[in-house]
Amino acid sequence: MDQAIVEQTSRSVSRPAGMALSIEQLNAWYGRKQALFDINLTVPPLSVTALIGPSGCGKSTLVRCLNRLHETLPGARVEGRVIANGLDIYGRGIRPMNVRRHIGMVFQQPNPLPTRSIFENVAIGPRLNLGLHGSRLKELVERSLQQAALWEEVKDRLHSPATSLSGGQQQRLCIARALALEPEVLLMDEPCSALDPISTLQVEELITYLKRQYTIVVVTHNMQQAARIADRTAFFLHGHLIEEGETQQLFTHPRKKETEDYISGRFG
Ligand SMILES: Nc1ncnc2c1ncn2[C@@H]1O[C@H](COP(=O)(O)OP(=O)(O)OP(=O)(O)O)[C@@H](O)[C@H]1O
Repeated sequence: MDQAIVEQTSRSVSRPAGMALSIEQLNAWYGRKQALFDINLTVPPLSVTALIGPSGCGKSTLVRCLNRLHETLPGARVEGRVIANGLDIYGRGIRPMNVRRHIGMVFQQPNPLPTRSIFENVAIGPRLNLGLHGSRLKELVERSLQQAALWEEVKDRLHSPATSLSGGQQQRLCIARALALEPEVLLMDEPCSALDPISTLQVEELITYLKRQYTIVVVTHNMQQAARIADRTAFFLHGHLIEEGETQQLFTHPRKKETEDYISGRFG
């Protein structure tokens, strides 16, 4: 499996085909508490899929199941399958570290390494995981910062501490850090919730740009944001997937009453 995923990464040669995710009968627990129930969802390649729903409905849990982060919490457990390009990331012999390299994550709070420079924050992953050094590493850092729309703002101060950046810049730095591992899929858990409106707009534009090369799953509380950036949207309630579909369709003609109640602001 690892080999098959590795072969997918040679995107620098040609435009990537993109990685689809197929979530099949996924259940997740925190100890005895079940947080997700029989989730079945397909995430198409090179697209943005938004996960929406009221607080506690399981959005973050699901996104953390998609790169095997959920199981890192004590007592947390997953059953079911997540198929990435035909291979189950929970299959026998699959190394979670390798899954996380190919399915990257950006968190709600920008979390750059505070004692490291801007350059080091992006370089450290590929240096340790891909064994890159010297000019190849520098090229990858520059490319990742460019992809994250941050290069122009930081190219003259790459060796300043990451903490000298604004919150919005720090979040784009975290996106650059994730991209530097050359993932196929980018998971984003409320990536704009700690940002001001201008930084939010920049990150939203960035997401729209990045979907040309990456499959993106974004958790958001903000329905307007889902409507602006997502091709498809999935609505969750109490750990169940209630409805998913093309974003505009879901917002204008929801099939389920629960979805309609949520998007019309009747609860949540
Ligand atoms: N570490 C944990 N230990 C125990 N239960 C947890 C833990 N994290 C989340 N839960 C519970 O699992 C359920 C789903 O939580 P989750 O964080 O996935 O929801 P969410 O939709 O992302 O919520 P929010 O929008 O508030 O971030 C909730 O009932 C929550 O209380």
